[in-house]
Amino acid sequence: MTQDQLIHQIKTKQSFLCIGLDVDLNKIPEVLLKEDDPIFAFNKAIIDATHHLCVAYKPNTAFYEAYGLKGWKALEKTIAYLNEKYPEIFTIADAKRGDIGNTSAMYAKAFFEDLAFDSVTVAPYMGKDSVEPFLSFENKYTILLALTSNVGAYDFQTKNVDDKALYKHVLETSKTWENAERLMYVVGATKAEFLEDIRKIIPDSFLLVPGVGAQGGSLEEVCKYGMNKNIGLLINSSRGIIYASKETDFAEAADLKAKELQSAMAAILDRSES
Ligand SMILES: O=c1ccn([C@@H]2O[C@H](COP(=O)(O)O)[C@@H](O)[C@H]2O)c(=O)[nH]1
Repeated sequence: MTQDQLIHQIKTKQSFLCIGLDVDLNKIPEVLLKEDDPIFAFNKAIIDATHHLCVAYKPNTAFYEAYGLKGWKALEKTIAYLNEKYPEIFTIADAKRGDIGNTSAMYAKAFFEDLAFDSVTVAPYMGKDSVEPFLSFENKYTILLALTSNVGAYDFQTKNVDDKALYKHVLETSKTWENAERLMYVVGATKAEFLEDIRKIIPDSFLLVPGVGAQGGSLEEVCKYGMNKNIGLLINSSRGIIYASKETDFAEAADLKAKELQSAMAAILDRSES
């Protein structure tokens, strides 16, 4: 997918919502546990109920890896279903990979070629040669962890190295890499006060912003400081949407929660245009 296609979708749907598919078998309706593949059955119902309100889905691979082969098969079926039925939707494998070059090349192949995701999250800690293999794929995006939503982000990411916060080094250095136009960045919604500074360094890049809803981040604050001329934001909510109900009405409840966020986004877009 190209960024222009993503931007077109955002404008058409008046939404920059990304729904996180973090499936925990202890949290899904009991009736689904009788299905051959409960994880896929849950995802399919959530996707069919919410696809008109969001522009991206983000399965976090941890929730699939935790169930071994069955989990990975459910992930394969989920991405295949999205690519076949809703090809306009941007897909993110939240896998937080990154290793020495030849290993990263295999991760890139797994997520971009085998599974055919549009993007994958990558940790920047091992530097340029660990990220480059991901960047070599045309029309695929590498979403680099810049400033994460968790409290542990203050352990390293905001600490100064040569008088500059480490996360700023990540932004400044990565934007000089070959194919940097294929980079997007993770910035937690809980770190909205950093967004003004972040936008000074990467004014045009898309940001994947997790942390609204369950983690307490504010949609309004993120948009105030993080939005750019192309909107430039993908705001993720996982638990707040997919676990809105544990009863048989779970998909309708997810649709309602997604609608709340999409309506708030449409109002923000409307305000920003006038
Ligand atoms: O900084 C980060 C990076 C990734 N995540 C992931 O996003 C979702 C958030 O889920 P919620 O249920 O909406 O809190 C989850 O997959 C995280 O692993 C993040 O939260 N923060």
